Amino acid sequence: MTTRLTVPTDRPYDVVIGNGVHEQLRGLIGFGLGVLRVAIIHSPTMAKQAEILREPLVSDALEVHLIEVPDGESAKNADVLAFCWKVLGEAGFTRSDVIVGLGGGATTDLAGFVAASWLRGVRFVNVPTTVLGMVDAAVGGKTGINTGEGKNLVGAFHEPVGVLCDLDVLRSLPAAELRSGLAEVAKCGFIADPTILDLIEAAPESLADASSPIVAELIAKGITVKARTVAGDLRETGDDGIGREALNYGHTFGHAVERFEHYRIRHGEAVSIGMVFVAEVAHRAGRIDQDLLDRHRSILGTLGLPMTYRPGIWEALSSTMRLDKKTRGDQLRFVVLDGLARPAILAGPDEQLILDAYRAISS
Ligand SMILES: NC(=O)c1ccc[n+]([C@@H]2O[C@H](COP(=O)([O-])OP(=O)(O)OC[C@H]3O[C@@H](n4cnc5c(N)ncnc54)[C@H](O)[C@@H]3O)[C@@H](O)[C@H]2O)c1
Ligand SMILES: O=C(O)C(=O)C[C@@H](O)[C@H](O)[C@H](O)COP(=O)(O)O
Ligand SMILES: [Zn+2]
Repeated sequence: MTTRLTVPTDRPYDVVIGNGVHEQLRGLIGFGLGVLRVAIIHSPTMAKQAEILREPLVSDALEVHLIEVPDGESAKNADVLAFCWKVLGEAGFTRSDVIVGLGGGATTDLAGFVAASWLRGVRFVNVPTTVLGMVDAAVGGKTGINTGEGKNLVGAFHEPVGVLCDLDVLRSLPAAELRSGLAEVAKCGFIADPTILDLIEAAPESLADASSPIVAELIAKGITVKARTVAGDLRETGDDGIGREALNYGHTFGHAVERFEHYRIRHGEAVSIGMVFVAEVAHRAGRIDQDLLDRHRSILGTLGLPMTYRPGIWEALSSTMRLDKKTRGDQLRFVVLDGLARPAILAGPDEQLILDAYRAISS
């Protein structure tokens, strides 16, 4: 079965989910728009898949460039970005040509930023190959790279013209990557759609198999939350309530953990720790009750995700968190819950309170 969800922005685009849907890439390339060249930016793990995508495009007389970039987070830096620009320049890539991002969230974040920055913006299609990429990174138009000072500090909002989530590719996904992706799905459950949490609790044993129907259902539910949330606040202005910042639940602390670990921890794992931290913050601030705090630990524990972090490094984490994009002036801002599916901003939290929350998750 193929599911098609539309991201209802000014320029609506579809997220297609199903088996074998990569065959729909031709339809998204935009032959009527004068495309001559396609660049497929992919991780080494996706080299074979890149060849599969390339074949029909070459048959359509398109010039296809395969740009292989380093695996995972090591692709999200200025050197790799400059390498991609060089390939595009040498290939004579114009504004009517198209970029395809093929891989996990790190690859699609980089590919999207290449597309956003080349000639000030060319069209791009995302073909995510991890659960995390499908439910989150490939949708919504946040693109970017890391710098030495922190995660995703340079980037642009630039939306894809389409997203193809081919569930077949998940067969090769390692178990730890599946769990990491499910952390972002659980996040969608806490901030917006509690039926996600009910599903996780009802069938924990099916969650170890990336090709199970329950995982496919969770992916579709996660994408639905993401699409709805970004459509209401595409540029994260927060003009109309919390908006898109809700999707940053668990990320302020999580990104600081990723940086401290030199990106040797998976994004979803760090976000899992970050969600428990911020649930502790919300509980201590009187915003959520003990049951909801406990539910964070039970859901994330069911998924096999980490929920504690190393003690004694609060200063380092705290100074990294100050560069979080939600910070205003010198005031930290956290996404917290005021109850299940009721995300809110906690601005300028009490220093002792957040330190206590850190101590509660440290071991
Ligand atoms: N732009 C956004 O809105 C957004 C949202 C969430 C996360 N992100 C970013 O996404 C990144 C995390 O994405 P991720 O979890 O996909 O990690 P990732 O891109 O690092 O991929 C994880 C690993 O899985 C491998 N892999 C990918 N697909 C595979 C497959 N089908 N079979 C076997 N191996 C496969 C990759 O080669 C890599 O080693 C982070 O950089 C995070 O900041 C961005
Ligand atoms: O799409 C969003 O908005 C998100 O915040 C989704 C997050 O899961 C994602 O990790 C995002 O890249 C974090 O955004 P950042 O602005 O804090 O870098
Ligand atoms: Zn995330």
